[in-house]
Amino acid sequence: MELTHRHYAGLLQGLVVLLGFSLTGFLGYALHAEQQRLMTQEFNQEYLLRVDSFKQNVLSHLATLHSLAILFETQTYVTKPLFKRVSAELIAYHSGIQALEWAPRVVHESRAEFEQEGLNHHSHFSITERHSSGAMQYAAERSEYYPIQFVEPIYNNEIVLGFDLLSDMRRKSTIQASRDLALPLATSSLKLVQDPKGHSAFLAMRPVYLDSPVTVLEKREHILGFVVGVFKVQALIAQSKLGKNEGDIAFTIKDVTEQTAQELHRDGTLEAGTPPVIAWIEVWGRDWQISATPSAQFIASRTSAMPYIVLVIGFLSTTLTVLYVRLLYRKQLAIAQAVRAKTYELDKANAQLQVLTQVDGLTQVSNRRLFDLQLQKEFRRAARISSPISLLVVDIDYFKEYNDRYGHIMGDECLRSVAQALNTLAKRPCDVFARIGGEEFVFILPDTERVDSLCDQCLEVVQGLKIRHEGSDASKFVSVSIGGAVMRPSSHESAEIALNHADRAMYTAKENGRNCAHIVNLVKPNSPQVPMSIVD
Ligand SMILES: Nc1nc2c(ncn2[C@@H]2O[C@H](COP(=O)(O)OP(=O)(O)OP(=O)(O)O)[C@@H](O)[C@H]2O)c(=O)[nH]1
Repeated sequence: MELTHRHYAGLLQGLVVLLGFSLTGFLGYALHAEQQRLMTQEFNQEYLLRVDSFKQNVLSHLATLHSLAILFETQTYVTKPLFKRVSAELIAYHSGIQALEWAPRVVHESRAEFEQEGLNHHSHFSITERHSSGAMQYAAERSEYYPIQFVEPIYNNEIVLGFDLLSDMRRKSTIQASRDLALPLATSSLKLVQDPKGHSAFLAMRPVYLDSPVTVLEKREHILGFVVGVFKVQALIAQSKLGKNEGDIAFTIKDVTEQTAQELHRDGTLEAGTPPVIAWIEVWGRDWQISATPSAQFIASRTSAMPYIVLVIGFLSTTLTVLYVRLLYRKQLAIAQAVRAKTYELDKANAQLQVLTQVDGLTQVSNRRLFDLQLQKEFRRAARISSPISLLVVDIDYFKEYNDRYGHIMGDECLRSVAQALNTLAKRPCDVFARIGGEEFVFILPDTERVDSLCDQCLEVVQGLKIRHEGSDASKFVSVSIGGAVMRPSSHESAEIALNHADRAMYTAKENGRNCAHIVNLVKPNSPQVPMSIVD
């Protein structure tokens, strides 16, 4: 029982731990996941918004080249002031433009004339190229040139005047592709002639043709020149929302058009463990890839301690609940033990009380109460199984005289001795010997039909005590008279009948001179009653 209880308590604690920890873990994880999801969602939205702003900014800057190209397509002769005016106006609205340029096609035969014309506007004008040392020099002879004729603003850009775009490999390949395809194209990242710091920059070229050539040959024949835009990636970023970065997003912009990606810009360091969000934009024939991750600052500002608080509270409350269950269990155990101890004491007291209620205080043999109970019980049992039962009533002879002569205390002593002596004769567990009156005792003998021997033993043990009794006419020692009734009761007969018969038989024994027994055998009602007597 106790084991089951302990198992039950252990099981309950295990369940509380399992449920508490699982629930806490699940809740903490769910909160964390939800927080992550919201953060990623917010980051993606914010990031894509900034990328879109950047893209719009780049495209609107590039679109200025179309506006400028229209000038060359519609005017037969564009003067330097006209170019300056239109360009300045475009730049005023697009401050991310580093420079707008016009690079006409100049065949070698016209080089001298072109340079002469240029000298009208700028001293030392010539078609130039860059030496491997970085210094500008007079351009080597080739069949055609695309030198920068006009540039706006001129400030800080004088050096590019006369610079032949065909002299540089990257510019050359873009120019030729743009010319042959009649497509505006951007170059890969390159170092600007006018920017010794070498910030990432690119040129965008818009071809301008005479008429509308169709074939590549026609395009090569009819090309007038290129409207060129010079852009610094950094400036384009700064003008868009991508440039309003306050350190919350780390991003890189790479030109991935060719096999080897070229980094154009880097802002912060991408978080190593976080997969970056990637967006692509197409910039006049070039593919730019923008990768971003939320910065540690962004993550920190959107991460609350709530999941951890929930975890701590959950684990704590689970532990407290388990401790409480343990406490309850121990209390219950202590109560159960106390109850058991009390029950044991109570049972013991009850047993003692039971003995007290069934034992005669003076003689310590069974009392009248027990006799009555046992008589009813054994009588019913005998009737049920048709078994014989015998009753012997034993009465001390002349006990009044004994009391009178020897006093009450001696009388009590005599009663005790006689009772103890007779009690030894009730040998079987089912036999009952009880004191039912002052000096009157009784034997209940279940399953007994022959009592002669027991009667003899009774007379003998009492006589054997040799308690002197001068006042007795029956014997010089204390003696007893015995009345017995033997019967096989039927269910309608009451136990009192047997007791009456035994009582009457006892009086017969008294009449017969005392110190003898008289038995009434009721088993054979017609058989004569056989009196018995023993006289000392
Ligand atoms: N000492 C003592 N005497 C008791 C006790 N109970 C009853 N008696 C006495 O027992 C005596 C019984 O006397 P009786 O009924 O006249 O019977 P008897 O004197 O034995 O005469 P017979 O039975 O005819 O031989 C009375 O004097 C009671 O006072 C007891 O507990 N202690």
